[in-house]
Order: sequence, then C-alpha cells, then structure tokens
Amino acid sequence: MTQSLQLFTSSAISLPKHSISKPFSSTAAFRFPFSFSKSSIRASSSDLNPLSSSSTSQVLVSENGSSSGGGVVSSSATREFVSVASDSTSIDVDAVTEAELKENGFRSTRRTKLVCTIGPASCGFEQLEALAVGGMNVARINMCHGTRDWHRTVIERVRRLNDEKGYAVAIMMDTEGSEIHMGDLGGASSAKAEDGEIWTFSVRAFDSTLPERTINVNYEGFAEDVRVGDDLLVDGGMVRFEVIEKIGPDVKCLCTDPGLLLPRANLTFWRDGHLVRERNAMLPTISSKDWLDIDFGIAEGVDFLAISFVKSAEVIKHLKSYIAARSRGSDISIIAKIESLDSLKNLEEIILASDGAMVARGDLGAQIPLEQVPSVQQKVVQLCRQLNKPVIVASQLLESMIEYPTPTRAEVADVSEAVRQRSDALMLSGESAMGQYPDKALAVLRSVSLRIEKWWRDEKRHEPMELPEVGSSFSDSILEEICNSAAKMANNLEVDAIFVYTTSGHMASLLSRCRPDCPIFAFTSTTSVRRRLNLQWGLIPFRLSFSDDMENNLNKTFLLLKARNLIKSGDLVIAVSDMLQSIQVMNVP
Ligand SMILES: Nc1ncnc2c1ncn2[C@@H]1O[C@H](COP(=O)(O)OP(=O)(O)O)[C@@H](O)[C@H]1O
Ligand SMILES: C=C(OP(=O)(O)O)C(=O)O
Ligand SMILES: [K+]
Ligand SMILES: [Mg+2]
Repeated sequence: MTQSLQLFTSSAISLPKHSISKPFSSTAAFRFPFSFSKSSIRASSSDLNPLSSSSTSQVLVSENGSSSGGGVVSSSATREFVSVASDSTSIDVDAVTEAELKENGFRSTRRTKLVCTIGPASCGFEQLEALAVGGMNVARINMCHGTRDWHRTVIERVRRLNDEKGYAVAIMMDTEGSEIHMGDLGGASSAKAEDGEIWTFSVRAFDSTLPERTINVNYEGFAEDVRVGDDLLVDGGMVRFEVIEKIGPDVKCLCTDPGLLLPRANLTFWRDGHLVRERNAMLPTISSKDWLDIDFGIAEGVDFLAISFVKSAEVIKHLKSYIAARSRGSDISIIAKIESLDSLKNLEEIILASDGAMVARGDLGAQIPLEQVPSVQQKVVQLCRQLNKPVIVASQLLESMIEYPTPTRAEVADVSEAVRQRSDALMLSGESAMGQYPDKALAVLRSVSLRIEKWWRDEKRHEPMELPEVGSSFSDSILEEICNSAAKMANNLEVDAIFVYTTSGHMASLLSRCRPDCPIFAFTSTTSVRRRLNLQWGLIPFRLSFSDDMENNLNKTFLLLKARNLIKSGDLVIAVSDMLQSIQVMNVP
C-alpha cells in the first residue's frame, strides 16, 4: 500500500499550489514541523490518498513489496506505457546518467556536479563528447578568450551533443569583466619572464607585432595610476615585477619573481603591502564588451551567465531586468563570481540577488591574502546553501594536471574539502581548456567526489545545517516544509530516491538544499529547466511530460524507468510535486 502524507488547506481535496494565498486556520493541525517516525506516517485511505483509486491500485505495492492487486503491472498500465513510450513524451535521460545509475545503484550516484571550461584542448566535437561521457554537467566558455565564431561553434557542438546523444549539458558563458589584464602575447601561447629582466607594460596600441619583452595593458589609466616602487602581480603572484620607471604610456618593470606569462592574464598592483584601487575601482562591472557578449549569450540561449568581479547586488538586478526585457520567455540564470574585495563586502545581498555564485579563487587570491581564501570559500558555500543558491568552487583544483597526468596529493585534498563542504559543483579551468589531460582531470574530480561523498555518508559525519526560510509567501513556506520533511524522512527511512515533479525546478532546488542521503530524481517537462538543474547538488534531472495527476505521473515514471532498468521492483521512493501538497512513500511496483 502506498503511504501518503498530505497537507490540506480547507477541504480534503488537494489544491494546486497557486490556489493557496493566505494561511487557513484549518491547516493548523497539519502544519509542519511533524516529527516523523515510521509509525507517524499516515497510511493511505481512499479519501486521502491520491494513489489509491481502483484504476491503478494494481501497479502500486505495499511497503513490504507485495503487490496490492494482481501482482504484475496490469494490461491497462502496459498499454499506457506503450502509448507513452511511442510518443514524444517518453523520458529523456542521458547515457551517462543511465550508466552511472546502473553501475553504482541509486544510492551511490555522484552528487557533486562538474563544470569544464572549454578551450583549444577540448573544443572538438569528439573532445566535448569525451567530457560529456566523463561526467561534465556544464560547459563553460570564458569570454576573455577566443573569438565570437569560436564561441558559437562550441555552443553549437554542445547543443548537437545534447540533441543527438541525449545529454543535458548546460552552457555557461563567463564575462570578461573590466578588471586590468594583459593583452594577447602577439599570438604566442605564453612568454617566460626571467629574474632581473626589464619588461615594458604599455597602454599603446601596437598594430602588428609586439616589440620584444613588451606587454599590452587593457586599462587606459594604467600608466598614470601606477607609481615607481609599486609591485605588479601577474595572476595574483605567478610572476612579479617592480615598477622602475614611467615614460609616457610605457611603464618599465623589473622582473623580481620569474615565471610564465599567459595571454590576457590578470594584473594587480600593490603599494606598501596593499592592493591599489584607484580609478580602476570605478571600472564598470559589466564593460561595453561584456554587454555585447551578453547580447550574444541571450541570442544563443545560454543557460548560465557568470558575471566577473561583481561588486554589488545592483548590477545583478540591473542585468536581470535587462535579460527579462530582452529574452521573452527564456530564462537565463545569473551566477555572481565572488572574486573581489567588494564582492566580499556585499556578499549576502549579491548572492540573494543572483541565481547562484562561484568562488572564483583565481582572482580572489590576488585580492585577499591566500591564507584567507579557504575560510572565504567555506563561508560562501554555506551561505549559498542557506539562501538556496547553487555554488561552484573554481580555480586551480587540479592545476598541476595542465601538464601532468596525475594530480598532487595536495590537489586531491583540496577537491575533497570542496566535496566535503558539499558545494554544488566543482570547476576545471586551464585543466580542461588548454591542458594536456582534460579527460583525466575530469576523471579525478569524478572519482574523488564519489569517494568522499560515500565516505561521509557512511560515517554519518555531516552536521545538520539550520536552513532558514527563503520564500516570502505562505505557499512558499509549505513547499519548503514539505521538502525539508521529505528529505528528513528519506534519511530516516533510508529510501533509495526522492522523486520530485517540478515545473520551474524550484522544488528540486529546495530538496537539493537539504543534501539528503539519497539521490533526487527531478522530473521536469522543460528541456532548459532540466539543463539548469544539472548544476545542482544531488539532482538527477529527467525531462518528462507530466500532468496534474500524480497517480498518472508516478505510474508513467515507474514504467519508463523500469523499462530502462533504472529502477526495480521493491525500490523505496518518496515522491513530492509542486502541484500537490503531499509526501508519498512507496515501493516501486
Ligand atoms: N577560448 C579559449 N581560447 C584559448 N585559450 C583559452 C580559452 N579559454 C581558456 N583558455 C586558456 O585556458 C586558461 C585557463 O582558463 P580560465 O581560467 O578560464 O581563464 P583565465 O586564466 O584567463 O582566468 C586561460 O588562461 C587560457 O590560456
Ligand atoms: C574563475 C575565475 O575567473 P576567470 O577564470 O574568468 O578569471 C577565477 O578568477 O577564479
Ligand atoms: K572571465
Ligand atoms: Mg576571475
């Protein structure tokens, strides 16, 4: 028998979510928090349980696995499956998810999502496919690098991969931002700066080839703002120069820490041990080039826009209204990159205004002392979970794998820490964009994630986190309480999976936020929502057309997933949906 627990508002009829606009006194007896134990779950009765109608009781089985009527899937249900499977409403699940589910079983699928930056080492169709096979959930293109045509080609290839092979790889476009950085190195992929060499940093435009030991700087005020004696740090200290002379637009610098200069590397200048922020602090977060790139991203229908060097919530709000006006209907999630002093000052309001955040440790480590980066990372990851926003930990996770086929022990420990903090996603940058071993680096993220997740689950080491209410309306509160309770029940009953039927994806996020022990199968009818859910912890997103009739939805899902051997009879699942205020516990028939 299926067991269900429902919230009722004014009658014993489940109301659609939008029909609840104010608290009803009659709900009091059913308001959460409930204390759950096996015995406190109300068994279904015909007037309460939407799954108990006679037409489908034959496909539902009791908790102990025995069937409640006929034992096998009825012929009517089989007919339904045939009609479902043969029309366009069949379920969309990609080959990798399918393989992972079969290989590891429900409970051991990977919960941490993986983002790969695409570059010359990974932009071919076969290379992209290899990354998808290896578990890439999101492909990132960094608008600092590459041409418009190159970006368009990568987007087309990822789309083709999704269309032809059933993947749901989302596309994230990352803006250049207007911080100070070097120009291209006249086509060279890198340049070596040796100790004691004199290099010229110039704001002049060089039309053809760059003179030797000359670096172009993108910020016009550079030559005026630096002073003799300042330290000039490339990429937060990978290479260090001291300013020794200013000659008009040219600044002569002595190399004091040698190293490799990479095209378009970030530049900061320091005076008396402090980051200098003069007129450069006034540079807009979104430059005019960024706006053109954003228009391009909207036109291409990218799933995520990552905004570099966010300083305040205002810029995010402005961008959101710009996108809403520009892209009627389509929905692009905005990821705020936390990588500057200002972003730390206004952290909470920035995260609240955004749809997610990235701990962009590369530039962050150039703006705050390196030893502060770990605590900032932990703080941002926790805050994002509390505010129900997905969070990505990025940069240098496996930096040595740009050149070597195995990571350092320290890198594995760093990845483990991000997984243990239960960030939604980990990101590869140079490792997948221009390194020697993109697939191997991805495989390391995958295996370390799986191992650490399992270790902490088995040891029950995760401390419960206080999850404040994030919604503002009463119906929001109901959804949150249902999700919190469903996740708690899932842990206590040790269910195999939570099923969530969600139109916007919001309810899937709320479940993901609880970080339950079991995976969350998220069913949504929109392909773009499915792609966006691919960034969030523990969600296995499926595309499936579903109706307001949960009984139908469940039958259809069981049949479709069973037909593909993704679930089996007897698996224990909890089902919730954003159409019906109920939590159902059942065994797969
Ligand atoms: N589209 C691209 N074309 C060429 N090189 C790229 C591209 N994307 C990334 N890269 C290379 O990969 C490196 C790491 O990528 P990423 O971390 O995104 O950029 P950055 O180092 O500028 O912050 C870049 O420094 C660059 O050398
Ligand atoms: C991810 C980052 O941003 P980008 O690679 O665009 O500099 C970072 O700074 O860590
Ligand atoms: K960028
Ligand atoms: Mg950055």
